[in-house]
Amino acid sequence: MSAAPPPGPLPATLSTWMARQRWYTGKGREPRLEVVGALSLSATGDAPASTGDAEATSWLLRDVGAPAPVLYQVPLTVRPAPVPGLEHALVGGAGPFVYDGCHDPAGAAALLSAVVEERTLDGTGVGARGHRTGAATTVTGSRVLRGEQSNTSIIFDVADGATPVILKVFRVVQAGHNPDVEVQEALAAGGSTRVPRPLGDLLGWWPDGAARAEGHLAFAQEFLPGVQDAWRVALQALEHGTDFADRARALGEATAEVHAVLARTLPTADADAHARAAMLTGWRRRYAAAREAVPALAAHADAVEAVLRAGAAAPWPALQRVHGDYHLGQVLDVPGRGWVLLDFEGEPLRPLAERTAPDLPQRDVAGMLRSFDYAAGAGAVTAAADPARQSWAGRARLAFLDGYRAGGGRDPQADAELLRALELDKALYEAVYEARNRPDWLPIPLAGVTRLLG
Ligand SMILES: Nc1ncnc2c1ncn2[C@@H]1O[C@H](COP(=O)(O)OP(=O)(O)O)[C@@H](O)[C@H]1O
Ligand SMILES: O=P(O)(O)O[C@H]1O[C@H](CO)[C@@H](O[C@H]2O[C@H](CO)[C@@H](O)[C@H](O)[C@H]2O)[C@H](O)[C@H]1O
Repeated sequence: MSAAPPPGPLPATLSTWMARQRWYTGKGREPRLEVVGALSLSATGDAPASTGDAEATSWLLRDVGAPAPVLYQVPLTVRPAPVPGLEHALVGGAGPFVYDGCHDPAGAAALLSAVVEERTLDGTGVGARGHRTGAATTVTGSRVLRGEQSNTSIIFDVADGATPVILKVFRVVQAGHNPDVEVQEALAAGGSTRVPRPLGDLLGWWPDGAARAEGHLAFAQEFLPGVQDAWRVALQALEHGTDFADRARALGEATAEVHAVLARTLPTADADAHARAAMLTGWRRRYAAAREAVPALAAHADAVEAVLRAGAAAPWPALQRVHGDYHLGQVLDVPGRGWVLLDFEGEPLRPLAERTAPDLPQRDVAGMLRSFDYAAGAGAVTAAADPARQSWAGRARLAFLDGYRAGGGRDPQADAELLRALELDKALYEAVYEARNRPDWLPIPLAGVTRLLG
């Protein structure tokens, strides 16, 4: 790995540090960074946030060394003295000291205040504006969510009785409104309690050639404390031999309910010949990408093509907005409230324009079906072949489909060929995702591909 030093006042260690971050997409090489702009969070705009002796800035940095340049948001704080307890978040510097602004409580509070105090942030050629959609809250502390995440979420402690807050800081910034913000806000406005209450967002703008691009930088919402996502719950259920069918059925019902609200509140489109042809082209492109990442997949070319063509020729419903990357890690079974859906950002490896277009609701159904398979295959290398785990997944899959129909969704039995094509498409996407991020997990989607072609 080699890299030019980062520009301007940024610490020399920034590129090396970025290359180690979970959200950095250029795995295996250091970024070559170009400053697009810097948003001061400490003392700009209308209402300066109090960050004490920390100077907080959210940097927009473009990795021009990537095959297609990627724009990242990197909030940093600069401190005159080292902060005990923040050693893990030190980006560089030996005085002043530069920290990851999401981990530094001063940086985190400044980011949230930009949203809830509806601040306007000015930078050179760049800017951002906060927009509050829920009640304001006084925060008393913060911590970064642990675990696998494509972005960085900060959980804020609040005074007793107030709504806890989670702020998702989007790391890869793209032009266009982020579907996580847009879809959750539409669902909440449509009266759905199947999503956490949105509290506000930060919309940024930056130069894009001669034009000005605009996109979301952060999203604040109600935090649901003390609930594990269904991926972790499912793994525990598998370990203890506990059935998941009842919960899967309720999840199917909740999914159908959310699809109905989305069809009612956001634009839909006809599934005409043009839409079908575009979808088939997209599926074939994903297979080509999967073959490149995992050459062994080339052996299945004819069988893959047959499944995709059958899916494209099958009966289709109208297209509508969907979740887009639906899996067990995106849903919470909240006591007294039932299933709540998170993260409507869509698949991080897909361009934003594709993720915001009306799509097949069966894509979500297929995503969750794959996730039950994933849970059965996770853990030991031999897990995928374990008949008890396979039958656990089989029961959960059937119950989920049953619940989807009972909840008013289209009968999955009538959509068998479409679902098979979408499951295959998802498994091929997962093969690319795992090859890039978690090569040890690759056997799980590959077993899925084999099953779906079998
Ligand atoms: N509002 C929330 N309440 C409780 N937990 C949440 C909330 N939002 C996110 N989480 C937790 O954070 C995890 C990652 O959030 P997610 O939105 O999926 O981020 P990413 O898009 O970066 O993967 C979820 O799987 C869930 O466990
Ligand atoms: O949650 P993200 O939006 O970051 O989604 C990406 O990462 C997921 C992994 O964290 C990945 O999901 C795959 O692994 C999950 C278990 O970790 C499993 O529940 C999913 O079924 C499986 O697809 C997701 O595909 C990717 O887009």
